[in-house]
Amino acid sequence: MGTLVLLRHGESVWNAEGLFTGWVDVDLSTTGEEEARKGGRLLHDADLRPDIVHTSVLRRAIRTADIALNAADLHWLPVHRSWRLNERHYGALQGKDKAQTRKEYGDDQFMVWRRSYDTPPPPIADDDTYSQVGDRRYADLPPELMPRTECLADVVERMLPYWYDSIVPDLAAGRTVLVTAHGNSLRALVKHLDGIDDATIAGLNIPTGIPLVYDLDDAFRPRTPGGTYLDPDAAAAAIEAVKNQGKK
Ligand SMILES: O=C(O)[C@@H](CO)OP(=O)(O)O
Repeated sequence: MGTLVLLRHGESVWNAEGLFTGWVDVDLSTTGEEEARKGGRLLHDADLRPDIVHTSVLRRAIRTADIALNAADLHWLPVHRSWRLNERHYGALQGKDKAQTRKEYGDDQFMVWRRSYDTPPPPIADDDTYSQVGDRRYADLPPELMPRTECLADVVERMLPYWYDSIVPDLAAGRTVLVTAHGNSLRALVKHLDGIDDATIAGLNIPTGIPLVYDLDDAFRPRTPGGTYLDPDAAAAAIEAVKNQGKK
């Protein structure tokens, strides 16, 4: 029931530099801003008109929604923000260079930290420059919910309540819903929607800035498994680039 559009934020400054980002609040690069504009134009050209937007509390997703909506002439839409749509908290890897980490710890450990379903990276220390402890935007979060690291299973667990309580009601009301979020929070959502198993999800990557459209049935399951990218060729190339991060 309803149409769901997923949009990963455009390239961030740290994506461009090859750094693990997680909950660090970095901005879009100029390439990322252009990707967001292109994402908005794709929505417009496909005649897809979201009625409502859900995004994270991180600047790269918030700005992507803003730029894309502006390009689609939908800058006036209501937007809801939640930490539950944030990127996966990358623990002590936040701020670290992906290629260097891969060299230092080897391919296997690198891939376990990046893509295994249930092994989180080591936790970040509260006094680390890239810790979010003390960040005002999380002041209302019960302390036991504040992550110091997360694996994808943790993201599924903290994202799903938002899916059921905030996004599904919009879909049930017949709205077209745009979710502008992050590589791993969207992987968590796609895992749920498509019923992807814990091993297979390791091979799924989401490209930046290309809308992925899901038509949902009455049980809020995709009519077309995997959904449809509005620019499938660009998506395929960008998915390969995400996969190869850290290999420079
Ligand atoms: O660094 C991150 O936060 C994420 C997304 O950019 O990276 P990865 O694709 O390696 O999980």
